[in-house]
Amino acid sequence: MGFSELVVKTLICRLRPGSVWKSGLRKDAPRQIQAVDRMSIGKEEWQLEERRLQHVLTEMNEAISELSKQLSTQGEDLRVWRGEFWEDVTVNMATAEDALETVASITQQARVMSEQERRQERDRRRFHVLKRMVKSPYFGRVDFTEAGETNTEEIYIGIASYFDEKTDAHLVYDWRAPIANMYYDGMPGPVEYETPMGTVQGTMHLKRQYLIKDGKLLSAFDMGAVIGDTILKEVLGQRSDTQMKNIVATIQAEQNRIIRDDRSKAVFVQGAAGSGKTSVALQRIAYLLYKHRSWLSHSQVLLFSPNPVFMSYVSNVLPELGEENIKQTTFQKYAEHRLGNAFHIEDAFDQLEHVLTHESDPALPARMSGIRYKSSICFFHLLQGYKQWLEQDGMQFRDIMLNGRVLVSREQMEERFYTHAPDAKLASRVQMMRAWLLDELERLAEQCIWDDWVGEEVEFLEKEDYYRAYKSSIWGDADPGEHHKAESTLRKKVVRQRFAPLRKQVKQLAFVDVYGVYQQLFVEGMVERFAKREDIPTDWLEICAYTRRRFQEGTIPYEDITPLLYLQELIHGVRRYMDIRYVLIDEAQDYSPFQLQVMRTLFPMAKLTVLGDWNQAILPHQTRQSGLEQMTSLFAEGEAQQYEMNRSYRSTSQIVAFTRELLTDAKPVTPFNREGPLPVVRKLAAPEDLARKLHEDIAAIRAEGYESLAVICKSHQECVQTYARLQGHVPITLVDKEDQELASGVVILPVYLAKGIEFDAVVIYNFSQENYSRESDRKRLYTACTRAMHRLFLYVQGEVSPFLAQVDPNKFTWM
Ligand SMILES: Nc1ncnc2c1ncn2[C@@H]1O[C@H](COP(=O)(O)OP(=O)(O)OP(=O)(O)O)[C@@H](O)[C@H]1O
Repeated sequence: MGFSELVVKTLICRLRPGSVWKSGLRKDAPRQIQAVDRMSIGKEEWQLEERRLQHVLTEMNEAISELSKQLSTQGEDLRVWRGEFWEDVTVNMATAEDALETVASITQQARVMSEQERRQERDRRRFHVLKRMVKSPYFGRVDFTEAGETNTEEIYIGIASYFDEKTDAHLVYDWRAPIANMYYDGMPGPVEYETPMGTVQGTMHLKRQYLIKDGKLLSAFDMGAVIGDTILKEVLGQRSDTQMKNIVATIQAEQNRIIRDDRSKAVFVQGAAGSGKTSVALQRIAYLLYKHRSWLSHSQVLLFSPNPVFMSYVSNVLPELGEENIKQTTFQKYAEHRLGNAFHIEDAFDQLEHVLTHESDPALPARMSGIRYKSSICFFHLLQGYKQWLEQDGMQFRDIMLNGRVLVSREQMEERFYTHAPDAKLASRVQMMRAWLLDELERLAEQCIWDDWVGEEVEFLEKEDYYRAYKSSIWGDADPGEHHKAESTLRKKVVRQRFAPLRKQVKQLAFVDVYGVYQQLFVEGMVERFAKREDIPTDWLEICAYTRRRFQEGTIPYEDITPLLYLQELIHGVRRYMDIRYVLIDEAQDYSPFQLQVMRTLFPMAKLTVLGDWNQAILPHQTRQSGLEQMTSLFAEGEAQQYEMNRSYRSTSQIVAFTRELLTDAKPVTPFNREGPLPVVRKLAAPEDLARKLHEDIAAIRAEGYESLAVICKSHQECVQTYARLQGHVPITLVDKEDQELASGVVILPVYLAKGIEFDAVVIYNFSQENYSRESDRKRLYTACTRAMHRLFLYVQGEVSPFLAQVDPNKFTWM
């Protein structure tokens, strides 16, 4: 029996019974990485690789046990240090000099301790990375001879580097090291890579991929002229997870270029559904944290995500790569934080839900037109013009009141605002007004000390206050003036207490009525002063009426959040987060050009990475002009680099072939070569069929080894109704926008919450003419269908959606 046969035999023994094999590859997608005979290297090479692997594992295991010992002694040392902290510092506050010395001694002691803690943290992280690495120390290798040299170096690449100090050898290189770039970007032959010292040229003799699991070498492939994708196929065939995984072992060249592009001020990526945009974003963060590790900390990188479920879905990738998680936020969170809670703030989901469920509302067209206008760059410029006008006229203030009496009236403020320093900029004038008001409050507080109401409130003070105020007159020389002084002290206390909230409000600039100033824009005849007539929507008066009504009802519509926030920044002075150096925006098609412009203002020191698929633009602010074009036009020539990714890694070829025909003018999407069954269109004869069919499909996917199935509806309202029908018949979880993480198993959710996530199987609920026939439904349907990795089912009650007529009948089956 030859070596290869032996391996096949040994490995096949470990496969599940009933597995079907065809020329070494399974026809259907394997659910988990299996031990398979895919060893394209010769017997001797295989043995050498196994021996080397054993050597690396031995070294790593030794390092792990060494680190483990170190960590436990460090922990013990730190406990002792903390316990003895005060013994090691001499506290002496006798004189100012002694106090200074004491402070210096405490600072020194604290510094030593925090250095210890940092070292322990570093070792702890290294320990966890090594624990992960022993399962799979590396995934790739290149053999490289530098030009002018004779020796060929074997460069093994893994999730982190491993340096053997005994032999002074780099046993594994970090995938982010400059030399590792060859692995992702080059092929055997002449190659080069960039380093901080310049370009290194040479020849690559070999490029090899490994599959190592639990410390065992399962397969090894050499790659020739064509990039081997067997291991990628293996990885993509696995079942989905509620947590996204890193892709460093199989990053593709087109993804690698984006991950490592650190020259451009802004990187824009238009990527087809499943092309790896989120993966690229996360691996890029890991790359940047490594490349700039001397100055960049995880707290200086910010990722804008679509919703909390998505945040939890991606939260494992960086820790898996040995990096600390970065800050994730949503635009909504930021807006709520800045706008306070005086109004109810609508979110993007409620806006979409409103649009989907009010289709026959006569007010909807005006709202839609308002949404588009308020999200546009025209409206951004309009607000800048408005700001200039406000420097001359139109600012609105709020009276400062005490006990129902006006202390400083809005008219007084307005008068002062427009007469004092009339040439100063708007925000500076607001700051001057703030200082003036604080002085005014000080003066008014002095004035009212002997007012009757103060005397009345003195009676409600605490006993201790009386005791403190009268202490000197009781125990002192009982000078009659002392009583007057004591009463004055008590009155001052009352006045201080009553004025404190007013001072706080002034400090927070609450005296400016930003909401009033914003609403003033929606008064007839106002915007014409700042906007070109042709830019103003023809139904502007209806938009004004709608906006004023919503504000009167106490709600800020989602489309007004960004302009309101921006106006507030213009009035208060733009808040700038100078510390943030990289901002990444995933699902960028959900953002308007206006929002992007605001983000640029907020993070002036940050390089931007904007990743989106404008074919999945399902929020109502989209206009006919491509959102990507509008966004890139905000940058000067040469500032922004654009990339496209048109290969889909998520879904089987059959699902990609089906979904791409749902779109009309999209760029062709190339599926990754992974086969599966055709999408199924199921006719439901009666509503009761739903639970039965779902049962059958769940059972079918489980029999194939898959687990997650999402029933995707158009709206939350539809989800709630369908969920009620399924409850008690099918074990299913309803996903809500407030959910913090994705439930496993079978879930039901609206399409806007399924964005960015994937499932083994997807059921499109109610693929009927009634539900999916308008142009605006097309992208919703596309987004929903492209969540499927292995199986796609479309259930229809009644007439099927006309979008199906566009699809080649060979690309799906009826059942
Ligand atoms: N190079 C790769 N190697 C292995 N898996 C990959 C690779 N690129 C992408 N994938 C996988 O493909 C799937 C889709 O990736 P991802 O979610 O990043 O795509 P996306 O472009 O953000 O998708 P969408 O826009 O549809 O949400 C994920 O399971 C991801 O792990």
